[in-house]
Amino acid sequence: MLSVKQLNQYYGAAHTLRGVSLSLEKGQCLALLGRNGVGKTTLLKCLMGVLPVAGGEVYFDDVDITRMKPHERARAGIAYVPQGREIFARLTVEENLRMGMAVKPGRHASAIRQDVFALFPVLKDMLHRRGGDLSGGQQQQLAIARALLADPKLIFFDEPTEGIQPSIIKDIERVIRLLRERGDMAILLCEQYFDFAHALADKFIVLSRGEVVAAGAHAQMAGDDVKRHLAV
Ligand SMILES: Nc1ncnc2c1ncn2[C@@H]1O[C@H](COP(=O)(O)OP(=O)(O)OP(=O)(O)O)[C@@H](O)[C@H]1O
Repeated sequence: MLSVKQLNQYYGAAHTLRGVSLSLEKGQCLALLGRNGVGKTTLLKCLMGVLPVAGGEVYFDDVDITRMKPHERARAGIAYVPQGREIFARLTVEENLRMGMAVKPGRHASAIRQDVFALFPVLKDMLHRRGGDLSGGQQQQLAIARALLADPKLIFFDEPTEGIQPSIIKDIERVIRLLRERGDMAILLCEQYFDFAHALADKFIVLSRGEVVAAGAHAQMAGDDVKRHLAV
């Protein structure tokens, strides 16, 4: 479903991504691991088309999307839950959710699907609150719900546990597991919290200074060569 070949990216003279390759199939969850500043967010932004790449190729469902614009990728079925959530603070929860639906033409006028409220009941209770008045955990849930309303085939999560209280981390883990078990979506989960990623991932890659330094299946994930790249 997603195939990334030899991706390179620079911020000015800084070579931020160095020949990154990965692949991800429908129904799989790939954990993207690595310390602060190794290039995880940069990689997700390149895959979403928010940042241009200097070299390499990105294929989504066998289509070369390397130069496609972000909104075209969203329409093709790629959704992004950014680090820091980036919800609209002055819009209500309902308006934020409708932003997710706007990806598909004509969809904004229809009702918000109930399955989203089944995943995150708290959002139904808070429909008319402003996004900025929600707690960090609730905002994270809102950001995930907004992404799901675009009916993605591939979803990127950028550190969804960052700054979130443990009880809500459990809720988010439950939702990501459910999405994985549904089998109709591919998930790229960028995380520094190893246990969370380990609980969900079918396979992993580890980035260090913009390079893939380890990769493997779930069974190899708890090995020392992975932890070595994550320990502070
Ligand atoms: N807009 C930018 N301009 C220049 N350098 C940047 C920019 N954004 C990030 N960088 C640098 O690129 C490198 C990779 O950053 P990136 O945010 O992708 O890392 P990360 O692995 O996602 O880290 P974090 O966990 O802190 O989000 C870092 O050295 C960072 O300082």
